[in-house]
Amino acid sequence: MFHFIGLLSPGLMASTFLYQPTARYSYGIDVPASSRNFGSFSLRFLSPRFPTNATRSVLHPSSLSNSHSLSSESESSLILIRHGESLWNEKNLFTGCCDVPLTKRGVEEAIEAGKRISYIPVDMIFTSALIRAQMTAMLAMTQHRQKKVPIIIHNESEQATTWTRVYSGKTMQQSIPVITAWQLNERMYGELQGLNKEETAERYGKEKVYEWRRSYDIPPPKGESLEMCSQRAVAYFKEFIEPQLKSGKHVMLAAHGNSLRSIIMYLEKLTSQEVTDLELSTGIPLLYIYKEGKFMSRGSPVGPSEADVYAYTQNLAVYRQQLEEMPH
Ligand SMILES: O=C(O)[C@@H](CO)OP(=O)(O)O
Repeated sequence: MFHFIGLLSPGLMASTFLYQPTARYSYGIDVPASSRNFGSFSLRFLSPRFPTNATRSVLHPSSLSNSHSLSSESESSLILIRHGESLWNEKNLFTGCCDVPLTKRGVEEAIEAGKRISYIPVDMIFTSALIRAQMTAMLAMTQHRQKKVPIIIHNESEQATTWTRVYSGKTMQQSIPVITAWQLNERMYGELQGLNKEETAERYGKEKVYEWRRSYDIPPPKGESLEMCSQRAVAYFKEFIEPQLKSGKHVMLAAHGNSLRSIIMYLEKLTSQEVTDLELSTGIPLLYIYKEGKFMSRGSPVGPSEADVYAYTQNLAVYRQQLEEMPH
């Protein structure tokens, strides 16, 4: 048995597993026991061997999302989605790290977002530890043409890992690992959490509240500034998400207004002044292509149809065509 560190593509593994009734299947993402504070994990496959191009050439439709079914030119896609409307967005309350679910409208936004990305490959999903981001990712994936099942990886303890192990290679092939991380959470809003935004502006003054909400380095009382949020979110992105993109995996990241603003600041090399003006709507997926160490923005929904939304690369167009040719 070999361990492949840093690889996560169950679709590629599965065909070699199918004839091994005793094999165990695991995404094997090792997280240190103190997972609340984990610094690193490795993506460990319990895989006898990594399939070759020849193995992959007979493509089952369900294996299409793995990046290796695309042309040899290496590029990977990164989809960023801010969660759909939450119950506290609706009530106009500062939410931060409070864990509230989506509204009905938020659910619809997530489904709509899913339609917009239904032809873009997804090999792995990262979300924050908060339910609104996780709901958004899961609901969006119900629309994906590839029809793989997103499965949350539980590595919070050895028992959690063991008890959530999958024993079928075929099932692994038809699933997408979902990795949750507190580092991708919304900025912690401190003593503003649960307060109404309008009432807070009336009480402390609009300018003060704007400063708390949109300045780069001024934290709200006992909360995180965007800079502080950025330190953990961007560090996580660099350490755990970027290596996946580098290795050719297509990633979807469902998170929050401010954790995503800080990641976009990094991707697009925005200044602290420029990020001040960056606003993200709920449920809007943004597409980036990672190629030769650079991130290129390929658009976000402005029109009603998915075709108006993104500037497809040649590889994405091929992938889309493959999905269209799949039997329904
Ligand atoms: O309340 C929050 O957690 C955030 C996002 O909804 O608010 P803001 O718009 O101030 O960043």
